[in-house]
Order: sequence, then structure tokens, then C-alpha cells
Amino acid sequence: MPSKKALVRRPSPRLAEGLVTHIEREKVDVDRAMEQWEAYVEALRKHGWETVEVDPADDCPDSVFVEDTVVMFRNVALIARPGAESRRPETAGVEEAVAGLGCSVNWIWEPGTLDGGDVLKIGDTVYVGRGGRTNAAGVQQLRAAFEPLGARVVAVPVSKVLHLKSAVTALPDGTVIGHIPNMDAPSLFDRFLPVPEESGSHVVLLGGDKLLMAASAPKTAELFADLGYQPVLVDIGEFEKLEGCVTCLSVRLRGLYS
Ligand SMILES: NC(=O)NCCC[C@H](N)C(=O)O
Repeated sequence: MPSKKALVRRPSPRLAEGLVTHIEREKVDVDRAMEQWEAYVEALRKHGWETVEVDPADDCPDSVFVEDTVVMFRNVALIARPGAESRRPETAGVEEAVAGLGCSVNWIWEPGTLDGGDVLKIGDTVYVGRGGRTNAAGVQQLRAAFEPLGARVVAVPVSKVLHLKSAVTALPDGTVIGHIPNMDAPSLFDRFLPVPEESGSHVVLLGGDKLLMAASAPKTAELFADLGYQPVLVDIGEFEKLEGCVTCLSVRLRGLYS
């Protein structure tokens, strides 16, 4: 049976020093962030996900955004090379965790840079954002790693937000959802549904009709409920101050068998 494991990583005590690129810096309450993180992890568990904690990286303020450090395709874990230098030490602990879970491991190498937040998988199609964190060499290396495994890799320009998945994610039926003002090229996606809120662009597929979403997107949650989905809302406000979203706080490992 395919596993329902999800990697998560406890926030660093230095979280408030995390990077901010496209928004104004706001003061982060680390205690509140910790409570929000616990509730996020609990929501995953409640919906059948076994959470695996990567060893904390307390010296790395952004380490809670574990999605950026690794991209999974089938049983292969492609270890990212984050575009922001301050985030590069985050990958060592993640590599150890995925190897321990039996993944095959591959790497993005210099001069490539790639953040996991730039990679959106829909079936065997792998969209990769070329933007502030992922460069052309990173895109090429991703293609070289995943195309032999059957992936169709589609590169997407990203200039208005931090990562591709800050702009778009996808519903269980593969419909891409996004907030149009944040997108460079909506026409690249075969089936696209605009959403009314920026944070409504981010869903984590919990299984079945359940969508994990940020509480800051109530109108989008209503839209999805009206389409027959079941939104599960979590407050991730402290992480949103650092350009984080629901997607970046975990990595679901669906290609492993256990
Ligand atoms: N995948 C994501 O959306 N990651 C969010 C990363 C936020 C972090 N402050 C950063 O700038 O790297």
C-alpha cells in the first residue's frame, strides 16, 4: 500500500529572522508560530498522515519550510539546492531523513539552484517555476533527474511571487488554481480556476475531497466547498508573514510503499 507519510520540521527559535522578499517585514511571534505549527501537524495526522519529523535545524531561520529542500517523484528524492544561500545548510538533515525512509536520493548541483516550492506535480506532469530561487541550470537538472522516470517537465516563468507554488497549486482533479495577479502565464495550464484570495491558491491534498488550506482564504474555501470539496482550515498567520503557505510546511511522500 502506498505510504501516507509526510515530512515536517519543527520551527527554529530563530524563525523571526526568516527571509522576506516580496512583502513588507512584520514581527513574527515565535511562540504563536509554534502553536500554529503543532496545529498544522495535528491536522495532517487527523487526516491519516504519519508525520516524520526531520531533525530540527535551529540555526536556519527558514528550516520549517521543509518543502523547499526536497522534491519527490515516485521513490526518488531530489535534494534541492536552495536559491538563498542562507537556506543551503537545511538540506543535510532532509537528505538523512529521506534516505532513512528508503528513498533513492539524487541532487541538484552547482551551478543549479532549485527550491522545492517551485515544483508542482500533477500526475506525471512536473511544472517547475523559473524565478528568483530556481535558475535555468536547476530546471535542466530537474528534467535530467525526472524525465527518465516518466515525468513531463514544464518550465513556467515566475516573477511576481517567491515560488511557483506561491502562485498556483492544484485540486485533486488536476485543475490548477491561482490568484491571477500573482501569475506570469496562466495560459500555460490546461485547466485553470482563478481564486479570489492570494492564499486561496494553496492547497495540500489530504486525500479524498479534503483540502488543507490557510484560514486567511475564507472566500476561496467557500468556493471549493461549493464545488464539493471539504476545506480543512488552519491558521498559519505567523508563517505567512515570512511568505510561507500551507504547502511549504510539509512534504508528502506518496511514492513509497510500506
Ligand atoms: N515553498 C514556500 O513557499 N516556501 C516559503 C519559504 C519562505 C522563506 N521565508 C523564504 O524566503 O525562503
